[in-house]
Amino acid sequence: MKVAVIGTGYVGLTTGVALAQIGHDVVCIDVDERKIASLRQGKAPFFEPFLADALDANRSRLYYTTSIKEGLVHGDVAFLAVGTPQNPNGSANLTYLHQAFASALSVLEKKASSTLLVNKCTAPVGTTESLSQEIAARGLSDQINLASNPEFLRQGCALSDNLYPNRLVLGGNAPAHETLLRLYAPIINQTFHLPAHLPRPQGLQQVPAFLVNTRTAELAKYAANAFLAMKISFINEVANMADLVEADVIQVADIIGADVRIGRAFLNAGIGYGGSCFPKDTLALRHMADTHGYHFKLLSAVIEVNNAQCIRVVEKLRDALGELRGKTIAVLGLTFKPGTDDLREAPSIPMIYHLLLEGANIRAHDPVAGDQARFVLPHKVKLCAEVQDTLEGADAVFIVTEWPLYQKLTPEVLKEKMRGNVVVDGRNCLDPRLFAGQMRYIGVGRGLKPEPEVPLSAQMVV
Ligand SMILES: NC(=O)C1=CN([C@@H]2O[C@H](COP(=O)(O)OP(=O)(O)OC[C@H]3O[C@@H](n4cnc5c(N)ncnc54)[C@H](O)[C@@H]3O)[C@@H](O)[C@H]2O)C=CC1
Ligand SMILES: O=C(O)[C@H]1O[C@H](OP(=O)(O)OP(=O)(O)OC[C@H]2O[C@@H](n3ccc(=O)[nH]c3=O)[C@H](O)[C@@H]2O)[C@H](O)[C@@H](O)[C@@H]1O
Repeated sequence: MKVAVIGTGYVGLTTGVALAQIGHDVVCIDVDERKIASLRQGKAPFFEPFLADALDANRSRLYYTTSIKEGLVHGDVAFLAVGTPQNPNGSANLTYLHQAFASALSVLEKKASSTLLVNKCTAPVGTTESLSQEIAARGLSDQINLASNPEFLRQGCALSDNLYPNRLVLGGNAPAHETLLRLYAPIINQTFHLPAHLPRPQGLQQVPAFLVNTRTAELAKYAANAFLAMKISFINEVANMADLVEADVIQVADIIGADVRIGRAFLNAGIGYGGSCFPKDTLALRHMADTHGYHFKLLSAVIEVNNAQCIRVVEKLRDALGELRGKTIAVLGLTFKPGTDDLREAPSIPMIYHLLLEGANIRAHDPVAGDQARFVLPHKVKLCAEVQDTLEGADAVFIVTEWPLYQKLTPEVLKEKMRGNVVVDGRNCLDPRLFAGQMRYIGVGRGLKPEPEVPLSAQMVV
């Protein structure tokens, strides 16, 4: 089929590439001329594993343009995949979506054949319906049908999540369902040519597709993110308890996660969730509930716990150092999680500002986002190109993002450059036993005294 995707961000571009991979012809449209220029040169405009290879492998089925007119002429199906950031009151900001929709309409109303317009953006319940009403009011219902097809991919494994999703959610009327089922058939039945580097997860034969109305599709997206955020805040509260009662949160997570009704995923305690979605989507869902007169208590607690978690870990650092004024802190990891260059809502940023306010000197490192970090961090933060350089003269090291290279750090490596001996592991990614008797290791919920014979994760005896 011929497909157009409006927006070449993390979602739009990886969706476009995945659709090309399964055999469709895809035009990617963006108002950002630099992104389109970069794509035309075969370069990915942001870091996402395997994206560069996939762009190259599918170049005969991928086209790029800044002209929505040129792009939409091409499509039987056109996706809207633009940002829906946060308004100051927590609600979703639909400005980009409305702009993209208005531009799309002005082109599609003149097009001879009909188009299925599909909203992939995370948007409040009722958004697709209200856009449909606009189409109807302009007498365009025969030409343009509108669907909601929320996206569940994770940054850092976006292509894999696109090709091997846990489920597809197809929101709309019967003709929309029929078109989307045809479009996604190779993914649903897993019949496409497997890309090199991205093996299919074992056992995956069919992907379930839920055919629902647009309101259910929209709510399901927010509910999924809120539930995952709830798991993180829950385990962070358990971690805070573990600190007080001298238990180990990783072992607790292993034990409760072994129950299939709970599951081990998203039970990694740390400094809290960040990124372009969980923070904004939890706030948007709470705002949506408020506007319907419903107080979503559990969600409010999830948000509150997350906001406090980072500060809690900083307090541990302060307790260990006495006071922060004049102390040098080596911050390792700036992105909101490993595997991405995205700094949006990364916990590292408020954390660094907090440390600066308390008078600390900051040296920071990130293996991918170092250059971009210059635009979001104050100049007095020393951005270092190498980990070793970051550690120079530091009183404490603070791991904020669990990039694999930090997980290899040993007391020997740290002590070679550091002045002090405090290690704050904000992601529980180091083995505390390695530091016993050598450095002061502070994890999140790792109250258990580190003893060599204590296994790192709870062990099953069968
Ligand atoms: N980033 C993620 O991991 C996920 C994001 N989502 C949702 O998907 C949507 C898109 O998110 P991202 O891809 O992260 O956004 P992004 O900010 O990375 O990309 C959006 C792109 O749309 C372009 N754009 C804006 N207005 C446009 C217009 N009128 N015409 C053409 N292009 C336009 C921008 O230049 C930008 O390149 C959001 O609603 C987000 O909540 C859903 C699942 C995962
Ligand atoms: O709507 C979205 O944008 C996406 O949001 C998340 O994906 P993403 O933001 O890419 O990243 P996650 O891997 O979910 O991590 C989010 C944050 O939670 C933190 N996290 C995750 C897991 C965990 O156990 N503990 C924890 O603190 C991560 O460090 C990170 O800061 C969801 O996982 C996707 O399904 C969803 O599509």
